[in-house]
Amino acid sequence: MIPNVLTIAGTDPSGGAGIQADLKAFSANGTYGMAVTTALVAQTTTGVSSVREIPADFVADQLRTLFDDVRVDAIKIGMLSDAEIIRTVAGVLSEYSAREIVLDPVMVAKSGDRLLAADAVRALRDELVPRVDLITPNLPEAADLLGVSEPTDTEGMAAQAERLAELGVERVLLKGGHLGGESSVDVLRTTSGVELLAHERVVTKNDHGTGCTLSAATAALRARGRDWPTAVREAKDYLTGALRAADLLDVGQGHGPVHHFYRWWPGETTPHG
Ligand SMILES: Nc1ncnc2c1ncn2[C@@H]1O[C@H](COP(=O)(O)OP(=O)(O)O)[C@@H](O)[C@H]1O
Ligand SMILES: Cc1ncc(COP(=O)(O)O)c(N)n1
Repeated sequence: MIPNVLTIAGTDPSGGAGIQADLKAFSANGTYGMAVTTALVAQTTTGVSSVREIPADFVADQLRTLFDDVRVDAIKIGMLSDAEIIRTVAGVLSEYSAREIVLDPVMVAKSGDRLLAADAVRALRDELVPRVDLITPNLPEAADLLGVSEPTDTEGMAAQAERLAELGVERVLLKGGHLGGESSVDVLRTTSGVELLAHERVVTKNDHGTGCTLSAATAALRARGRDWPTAVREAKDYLTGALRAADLLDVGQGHGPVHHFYRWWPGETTPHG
């Protein structure tokens, strides 16, 4: 049976980030995608022009309606916009004992526009982080969650990943895309230790939605039965492929999206048999 995977996130009409990217990553990784919207974002490859939040009680209504009908095998959480939506999502997830959750603590878009109210970081840290299985902050988000400055090398990243785990979450993928350099190095902290995931840095201007893609692909692969570290490693491979294929696209004038294409994993039959 094909697993059902849910994203709880904001939108991107240009299809490169947020819910639209997550649904593509879910399909491309062999799962059935579903989405609960937290905010409508007027954005494209060049940036965000405005945001309309969905009222928190309606976010709750979307979630309860879905959970009452559909089995959800894994969840990816992205943009939550404000503290009230964070508390509401955390509350409904507890109500339904939801499990297998990846939290991408989205705070600021690549364009520099805020996607999470500055006063909501504490709610995210205290009420949602301890409720999930994996968090995937980038360097500025990790620094914000810890109230410290950004690390400048992989040793500093490993130390911050440990400190993030102390917030009450077993697994941390600290993404190093912002560090620059020839390879793109992420740090994965699990209960079995710290591992560096180094990949070639793909030279392309089409890097909109890389974080969304990585967390969504991880949730999909977890729903397909991978253990957490394998789900993360394979999702990172998937993202690198999607970045390599990004120059096939001609979408917008700014940071274009990555290209999602169906991924067949060696040694597996396709989900279609
Ligand atoms: N040009 C690139 N080539 C390869 N991997 C990249 C590139 N840019 C970003 N990544 C990877 O994409 C993921 C998300 O990147 P990052 O920029 O750190 O986070 P975010 O998109 O949340 O700001 C990370 O795994 C990072 O290593
Ligand atoms: C709705 C929404 N969610 C997340 C992002 C972050 O995108 P990126 O991965 O490019 O930083 C975004 N731009 N819009």
